[in-house]
Amino acid sequence: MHSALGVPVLPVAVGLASACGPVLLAITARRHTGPRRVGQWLLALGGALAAASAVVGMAGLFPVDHPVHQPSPRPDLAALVAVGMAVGGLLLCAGLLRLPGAAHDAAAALRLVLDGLVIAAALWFVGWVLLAEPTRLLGGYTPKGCLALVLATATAAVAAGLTFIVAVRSRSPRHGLVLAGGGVTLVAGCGLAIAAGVCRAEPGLAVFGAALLPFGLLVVAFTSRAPDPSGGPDGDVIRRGTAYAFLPMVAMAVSAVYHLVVGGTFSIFAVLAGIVEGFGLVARQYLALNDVRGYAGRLAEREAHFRELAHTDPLTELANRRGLLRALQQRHERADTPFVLLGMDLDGFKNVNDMRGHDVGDAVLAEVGRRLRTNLRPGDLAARLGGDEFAVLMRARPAEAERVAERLLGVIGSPYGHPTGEVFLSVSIGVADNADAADVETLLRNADLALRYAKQRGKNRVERYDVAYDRLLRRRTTLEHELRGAIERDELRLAFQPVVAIPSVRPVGAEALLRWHHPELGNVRPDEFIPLAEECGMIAKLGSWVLHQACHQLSRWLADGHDVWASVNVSPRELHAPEYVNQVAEALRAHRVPPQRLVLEITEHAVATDLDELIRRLKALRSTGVRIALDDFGAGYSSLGQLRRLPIDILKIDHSLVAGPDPVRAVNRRGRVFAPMVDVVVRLGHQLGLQVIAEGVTNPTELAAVVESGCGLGQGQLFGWGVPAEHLEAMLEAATSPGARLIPAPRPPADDLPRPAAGPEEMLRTVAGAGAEEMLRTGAAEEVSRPDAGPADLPRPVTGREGSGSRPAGDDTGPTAGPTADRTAEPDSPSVQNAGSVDSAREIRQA
Ligand SMILES: Nc1nc2c(ncn2[C@@H]2O[C@H](COP(=O)(O)OP(=O)(O)OP(=O)(O)O)[C@@H](O)[C@H]2O)c(=O)[nH]1
Repeated sequence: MHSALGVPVLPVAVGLASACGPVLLAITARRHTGPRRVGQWLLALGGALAAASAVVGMAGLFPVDHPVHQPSPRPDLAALVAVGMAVGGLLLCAGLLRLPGAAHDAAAALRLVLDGLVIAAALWFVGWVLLAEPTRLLGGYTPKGCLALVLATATAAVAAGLTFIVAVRSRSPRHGLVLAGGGVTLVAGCGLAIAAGVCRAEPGLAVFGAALLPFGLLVVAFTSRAPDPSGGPDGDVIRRGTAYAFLPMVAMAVSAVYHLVVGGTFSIFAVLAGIVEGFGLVARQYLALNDVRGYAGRLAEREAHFRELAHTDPLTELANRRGLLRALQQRHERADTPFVLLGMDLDGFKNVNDMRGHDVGDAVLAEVGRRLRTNLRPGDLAARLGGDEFAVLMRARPAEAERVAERLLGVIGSPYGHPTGEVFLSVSIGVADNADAADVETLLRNADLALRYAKQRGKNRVERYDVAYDRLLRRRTTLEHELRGAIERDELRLAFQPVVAIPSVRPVGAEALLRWHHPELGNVRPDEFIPLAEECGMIAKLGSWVLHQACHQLSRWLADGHDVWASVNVSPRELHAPEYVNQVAEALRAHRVPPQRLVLEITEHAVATDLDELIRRLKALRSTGVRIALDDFGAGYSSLGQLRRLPIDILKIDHSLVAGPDPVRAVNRRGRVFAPMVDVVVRLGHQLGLQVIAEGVTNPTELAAVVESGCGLGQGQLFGWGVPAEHLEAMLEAATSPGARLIPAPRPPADDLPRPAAGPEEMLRTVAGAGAEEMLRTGAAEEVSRPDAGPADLPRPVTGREGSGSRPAGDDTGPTAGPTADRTAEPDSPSVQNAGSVDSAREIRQA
């Protein structure tokens, strides 16, 4: 096959045609970067080497000096071609593996190579059994004694095995990759044909191979140019199918047995194929095991991560309840060191949510978590149990833990900065010691009990668990249960404590105070059941009942011609309920009570919340015509600035200002007893145009001081305790009866505040009848509450048949008879005089 010029046409044609593929691959390689560029270059080089080997083979088969002759077998040349083809084939295989979508890293490529080798060895072995003695499937074409063929067939088997494994293992879409693999296999097959043609001196076979080679190279060049966009081997060892791995072994085993059965023997190459298969499988197994180990390790890490998440509160990143329980359990099992659990609950956190929104609430909770984390020693554990509940588990003795808890009060209690304004909060803490608890549940319960006790005792404090709390808790649970049906069972009553004009001491108003008499529990102290009602959400129901009863009674007094007003206490919760204004209007309408006859008393506690909101609520209430009194003024919550802004009508001076030791000792320039604080507050109230009531007047000395201050209204033990409505009515009647003689107080000098000139005796002489004057003369003002002094004798407010609420706080062993029964015990402290009102702040303080 030569031209007239002696140029070997066939080799040149083969060379030129085969060069197209590598050239295209080289051009593509130059356009790319990274692994793809390397892959393209490897393909180009492999293709070029294959093409060159083919040219060498064809040139050897058709030499220039023997243009037309029967070529002789050339094993040496065939070996050269086979080696060139083998190297070219390996480069092509390497290029295939570097194409995007084949193997993302060296480890994945190694696994593909091993899998490919296992399949290749099986293919080669099965092929060898079929072609070699004794089967000789190709009959006369069976190659004999040509080493080159062994190498060429091995190259083709490796290319085919690798293509198969890439096709099986890579993810769809994988057409480009599979076609490129097919091209590589075709090139290796062509190399086999050329080497066989050269080795056996069969030009037809060699020409066939040489003619197909350019197509194979072009297939590689074109299909590798646009690789599949999102291919890549499936790295998940669990999801990946592995059934195909059995096929090569089965094929080898079957063909080996068959070979033996038909009387064949195994050449060294067959044994080598078996060794490659064996080592390939073992290596693959080893890597698979490593993969599984890595996978299991990652699973374990993930599991640990999720387990940790399950024990963590996402908002604060502290432990959650589950995390705390786990830590408690661990500490409890070790039981070598003493430990303490602090139960914590933010005070009034609901207000933060309600007034400032949940986002601010969340920010505050997260900050509480941060403060706890940064204020504990290493090894101590802070947890958020849910809502505004936290806990701290610390290795410490109880006394030490109490000190830490006291410190945490300050840490949590300092203001929380927020762009919308600072948030102020406090926290209550219960301390429980593991020595008092047999198990973790008991420890948790003890901490909770101590915490609840801290809440009951006024919040913002630390309480240590005491066994007595169990009893308290049981009682509390009973009370809560019984209180729910108290209205329906008709166990509640109102007592009315008179408010008197000073100095006439004529009853002009009455504060409605709630009393509960339970058939089995007896008289339940208001400071016990009212905070409970607040906590269990019953305060609105009780408040509504009180409002209606008070209006009902007031309407009866007014219908009987008495000039009197009544006041009811309003809890902060009721005040902030949007429907409360309508409830008040409805009660006034239902009982036909003129609005100005009803006074709603709010405590300074309500002022501690959002002032603007409070002002809006109070204005709405006042628009119904009722009057508003600020109770307990001077007890410590409201500032003078707030007082100026509040839309109120009456100021009630807290009993602590009236009844303290200082007021009774002070004497003014005129030699009269006076109370400096009361003096100041009365002046302030009058300047603001308010009526002022002095609360907690217990004796004539205090009355004298109140009179000296110019205060126009008084309330307290001296004028009467809470009594049933009919007793108060008797007082009202006595005060207006013809026998009553009121001594008017002289008007104060124009340049001074209103000040009566009369002393206490003169004041008390305002009550009717000589009996009263006699009592005053003997200085027995306290006698007014003596049980044997009946309301018919005196228009004095207090009689011996006062209602149940007139008993002093702390005494729950009273008579259990009905509302008119004598249950009075003389109180010994002015601080208890108002116990029984729906006035949670005061009740809590008293508790
Ligand atoms: N912002 C926010 N609020 C929450 C979350 N979980 C619960 N809360 C609110 O936290 C408040 C907890 O209120 P309580 O503890 O019952 O009441 P409190 O006002 O703190 O009253 P005391 O505990 O008696 O002082 C409720 O209003 C819940 O709706 C939370 O994840 N984020």
